[in-house]
Amino acid sequence: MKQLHKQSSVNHRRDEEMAATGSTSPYSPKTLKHPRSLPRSINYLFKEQRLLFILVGILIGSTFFILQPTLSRIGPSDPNSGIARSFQGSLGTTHDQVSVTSFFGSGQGGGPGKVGGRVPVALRQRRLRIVVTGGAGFVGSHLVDKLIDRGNDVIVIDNFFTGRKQNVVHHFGNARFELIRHDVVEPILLEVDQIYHLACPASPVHYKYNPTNVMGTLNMLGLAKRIGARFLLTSTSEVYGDPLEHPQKETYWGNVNPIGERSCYDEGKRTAETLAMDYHRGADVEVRIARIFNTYGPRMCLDDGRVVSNFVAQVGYGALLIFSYGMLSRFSFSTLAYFAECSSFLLQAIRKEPLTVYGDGKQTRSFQYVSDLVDGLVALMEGEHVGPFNLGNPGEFTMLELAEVVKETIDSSATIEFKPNTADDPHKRKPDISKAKELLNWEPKIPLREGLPLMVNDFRNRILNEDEGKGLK
Ligand SMILES: O=c1ccn([C@@H]2O[C@H](COP(=O)(O)OP(=O)(O)O[C@H]3OC[C@@H](O)[C@H](O)[C@H]3O)[C@@H](O)[C@H]2O)c(=O)[nH]1
Repeated sequence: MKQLHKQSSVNHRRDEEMAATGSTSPYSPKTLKHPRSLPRSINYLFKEQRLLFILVGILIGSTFFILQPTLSRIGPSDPNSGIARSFQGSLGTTHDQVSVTSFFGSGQGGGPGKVGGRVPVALRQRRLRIVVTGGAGFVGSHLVDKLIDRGNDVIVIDNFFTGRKQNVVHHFGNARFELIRHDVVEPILLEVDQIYHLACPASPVHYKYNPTNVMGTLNMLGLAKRIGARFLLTSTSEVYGDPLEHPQKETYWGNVNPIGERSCYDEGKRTAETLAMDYHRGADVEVRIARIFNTYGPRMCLDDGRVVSNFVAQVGYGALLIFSYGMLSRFSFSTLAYFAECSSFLLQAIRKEPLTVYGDGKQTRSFQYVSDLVDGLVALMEGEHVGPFNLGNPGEFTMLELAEVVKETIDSSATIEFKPNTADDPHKRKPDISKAKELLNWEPKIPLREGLPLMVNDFRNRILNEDEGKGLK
């Protein structure tokens, strides 16, 4: 007011001077009452109301950016415009257009991944803080890759019983990535928005020695309840046991031996599902349940013990290692000796061990590639359905048929050796995925014959380049 008051007294004094000298301005347009005061009032507006102008400017800018994709639909739009990053997955095979289509709709009228508009940082979806238990493992590390690439902050918790640092080392130094060596059977306090709970050995060879399911799940559900995070449980097709219904729907209750050799895992995962639903119904925890069927791909442990990794190791190394030793022959003898004594496993493979088929080999399984599973887990977490959902590839193979595919893919001269089967081994397993198709808009894309070679390449690289390949943990 003081400034305003001062301004009007200046005007008043000037008018008196003009009246005294008889001078009048040559031109005084009718509409302007105080012509000299106009610049001053604009000046006052810009000076005194700076904040108002800034806010108006931001509003206009944001409106333009939001409407621009719509406007660009009318005129010719550059198909490559917008913020679309092609994501060369860690598998080296999947291209996943990371874009803002879901946020602003496609600038191209249909076709995912094509966006017409730029999104100002302030208007992008808020960056989520996500914890992945078991995030250094086979599936967990591929999930971490996807979550990091989508712009989230990711914390990995892993006790490295089966997880490997090599699976996540490429994220070290990224400010949006953290790694905690911790066993989820002990509680942990974190502030996050989502919890992907994968921590649990999934191979029969391992999970018989490490029943993580119940305590780990309880601790992570307790954390989810405490901080209001959304919780996803990676359950398993083993909850169906040796199924009497085939293919298995999520409504099937299963046929499980509660005291058998596999029961620590089968009943452990069933208990984990029960706990998740109890926290959901009793404490309003947002839960999601995935029932994962047989999965294979890069970063499986070389000694995982499951059928796909066993077959690839038994056949693949033979071909791979002869090739590799051919390469190594350029090294000094001591290096070769080092390789040779590093792991009897490698030598064993060079002898091209036969494919070990358990039982009569007529039991069936379905095999999904790891990137398909990861897409399904993210779709489930980000969707509005609790589940459970079967996530698997409905293509069904006997073990003998799988052996033939492995031989075709790697080395047709490989032989087969039959061995006794493990107790309570399910005779058949195949997911009905109609629920995931309908409610998650998800289905697997990579067939077995396309995924296997990618796994073989990964095994070769790890044998030649990493400690694991030298029999070191
Ligand atoms: O070297 C082998 C290994 C396994 N097999 C057979 O192959 C079939 C599959 O066995 P795997 O160990 O690969 O996997 P399983 O079907 O037992 O389930 C396991 O892996 C998939 C996960 O979802 C499950 O949670 C886990 O239990 C079984 O019938 C097994 O007896 C072989 O014939 N040869």
